[in-house]
Amino acid sequence: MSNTALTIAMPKGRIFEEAYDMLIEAGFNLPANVEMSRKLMIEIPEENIRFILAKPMDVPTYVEHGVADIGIAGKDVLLEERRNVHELLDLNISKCHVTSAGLPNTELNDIAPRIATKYPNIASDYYREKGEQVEIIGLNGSIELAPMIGLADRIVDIVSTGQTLKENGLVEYEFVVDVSSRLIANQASYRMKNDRIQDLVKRLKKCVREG
Ligand SMILES: Nc1ncnc2c1ncn2[C@@H]1O[C@H](COP(=O)(O)OP(=O)(O)OP(=O)(O)O)[C@@H](O)[C@H]1O
Ligand SMILES: O=P(O)(O)OC[C@H]1O[C@H](OP(=O)(O)OP(=O)(O)O)[C@H](O)[C@@H]1O
Repeated sequence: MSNTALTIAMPKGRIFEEAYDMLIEAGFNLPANVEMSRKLMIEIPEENIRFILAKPMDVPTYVEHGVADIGIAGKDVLLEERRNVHELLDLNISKCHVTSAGLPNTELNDIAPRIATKYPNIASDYYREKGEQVEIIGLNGSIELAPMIGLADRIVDIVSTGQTLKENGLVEYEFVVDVSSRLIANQASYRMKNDRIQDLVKRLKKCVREG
C-alpha cells in the first residue's frame, strides 16, 4: 500500500478524549498530553499522518476544502453545516441527542414561537418538516438560559445526561435526532487516497464499541 500523506482534522473539546483513545487503540502513536499543550498540529512521521486540532464546528469545513483528508465530527455538526463530505464510519462516541425543550407545562400558542438554538439549520428543518412556522433565535451557548429569561419559548439543543435541563428547570418536549461522532472524508481524497483511507477505516472499525 502507498504511504501517501494524510491529514486528519480532530475536534478539540468534548469529542477529543474519546477520539484520542480510539486512535491510540487503533495503533496510532499520538503523543500524551496533546490537549494540554497549545500545539495545533501533530505529526506522526512513521505513519506519514498529521493531525490538526480544530473547533468542532469547523472540522467539516477543513475536510470539504481538502486541507484535511479526514475528519471527526458530531452528526449534529454535519447536519448543521451541510458540507459536501463523505461519511465513512459511525465511531459511536460522544453520543447524545438533539431535542426541543422548554419550561414545563407550556403550550406553543403563538403564531411564530421563538426557538433559541445554536443549530439554526437543524431547528428550521425540523419545524419546516412538521409544517410549523417558528422564529429562530441564534445563540452560541448557554442555550438553556433563553426560556428561563423569556428570550424564547423553546430551545433546540443537545441533551446527554439531562443534567443541564434538570438543573435549570426545563423539560424535553420533542426528540429531534440522535447524535454520535462520525469519521468523514474529503470527496477527492476518498477517491485518490482510497487505500490509505480504507486502511484507516479498517483499523478504527475494530475499535468501535456497539451500544
Ligand atoms: N453534553 C454532551 N454530551 C456528549 N456529547 C456532546 C455533548 N455536547 C456536545 N456533544 C458532542 O460533542 C461535539 C463537540 O462539543 P463541544 O462542546 O466540545 O464543542 P462546541 O459545542 O463547539 O463548544 P465550544 O464552542 O465550547 O468549543 C458536539 O458537536 C456534539 O456532537
Ligand atoms: O444533558 P447534559 O449532559 O447536561 O449536556 C447537555 C449540555 O451540553 C452542551 O453544552 P456545553 O457543555 O457544550 O456548553 P455550551 O452551553 O457552551 O454549549 C449542550 O448544549 C447542553 O447545554
